[in-house]
Amino acid sequence: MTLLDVKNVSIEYTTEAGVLKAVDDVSFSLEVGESVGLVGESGCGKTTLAKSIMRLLAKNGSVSTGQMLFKGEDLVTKSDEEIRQLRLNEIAMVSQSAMNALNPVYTVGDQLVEGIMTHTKMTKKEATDRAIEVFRMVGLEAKRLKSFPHQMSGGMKQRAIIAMALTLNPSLIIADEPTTALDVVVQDRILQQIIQIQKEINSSMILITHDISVVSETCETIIVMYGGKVMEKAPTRIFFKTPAHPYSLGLNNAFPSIHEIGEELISIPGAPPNLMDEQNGCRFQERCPFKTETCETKVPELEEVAPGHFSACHYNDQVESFREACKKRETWELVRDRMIEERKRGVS
Ligand SMILES: Nc1ncnc2c1ncn2[C@@H]1O[C@H](COP(=O)(O)OP(=O)(O)OP(=O)(O)O)[C@@H](O)[C@H]1O
Repeated sequence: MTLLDVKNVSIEYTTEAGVLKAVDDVSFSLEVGESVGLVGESGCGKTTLAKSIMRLLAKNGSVSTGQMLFKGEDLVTKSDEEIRQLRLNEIAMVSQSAMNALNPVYTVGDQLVEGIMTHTKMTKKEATDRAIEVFRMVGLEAKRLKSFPHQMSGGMKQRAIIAMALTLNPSLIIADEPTTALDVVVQDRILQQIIQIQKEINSSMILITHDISVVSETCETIIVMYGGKVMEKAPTRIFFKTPAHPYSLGLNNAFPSIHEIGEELISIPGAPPNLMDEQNGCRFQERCPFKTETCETKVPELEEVAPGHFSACHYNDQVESFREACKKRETWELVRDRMIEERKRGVS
């Protein structure tokens, strides 16, 4: 059963310098209980997309086209009050910035119990029992409920935030880089806990990260975004065996855990496009080793390259040779040389 159906959504920010199209015609759906990893470099629109689902975009941002059907109803046209209710009962967001939401003058337990009582008809005793239960779920001892935020480590605070987000068994968890500021061991443990809880309460999850190796261990589906567009979408297991889009092939080189130990990392030269500029053709063309004239003028559509596996490249039929070429450092060095050449030509 489909929980969330995002259809042709575009999101814009109005700035003094003009309109920035942060998300451009993005579609994907999420089944009940499914977890999707949204990946891509910084600035590709992941957070914007996630915040728009919760209607938490900055004041200058808005959904310009498209629908976001949650349980069949369009979030884009719902009233503020309806969205507030959904945020309380159905959709939970866990993000790094949420850590700052803990009030320093109350114990974490008081904040958690208060939150549960506000959103349910539970008595104080029932709410306290539930708080103890969710604390256990995230690996915190009950006595930690008596701590003030400053008495907890970063990892503990993050667990407390996750506990708060999960108390009401949300149908959808949006986790935006939930563990980035924590050390790697703690990150891994907390992520595993989020996944375990998500499975226990059969929530769906959107996990946002710039690190694709995190998705390999946690999500059933992966969506790769670049410059505000979806470049590739696939079942995670298939993606990591046979990635298709040249951008994904580049990302794969840049993340260590899916590589043989000892293999050197190769990064993609250059940076994502400035979304203030008018975008023509493929967004990835500037950094793509296989760019042709077609890529400069024609926007590639997402094409199904295998069952359930989509890639937005004009040359999906050449993916096998692309895969081989992308493993080689020279391939990317040539891109760097080409970019330098193009820049020189642009200046002269
Ligand atoms: N309030 C805003 N006003 C103008 N532009 C914005 C605003 N918020 C984000 N942007 C721009 O929108 C684009 C997408 O940003 P977004 O934060 O969604 O990307 P992201 O992939 O989540 O990156 P990160 O991982 O760094 O959060 C970027 O070009 C960013 O500079």
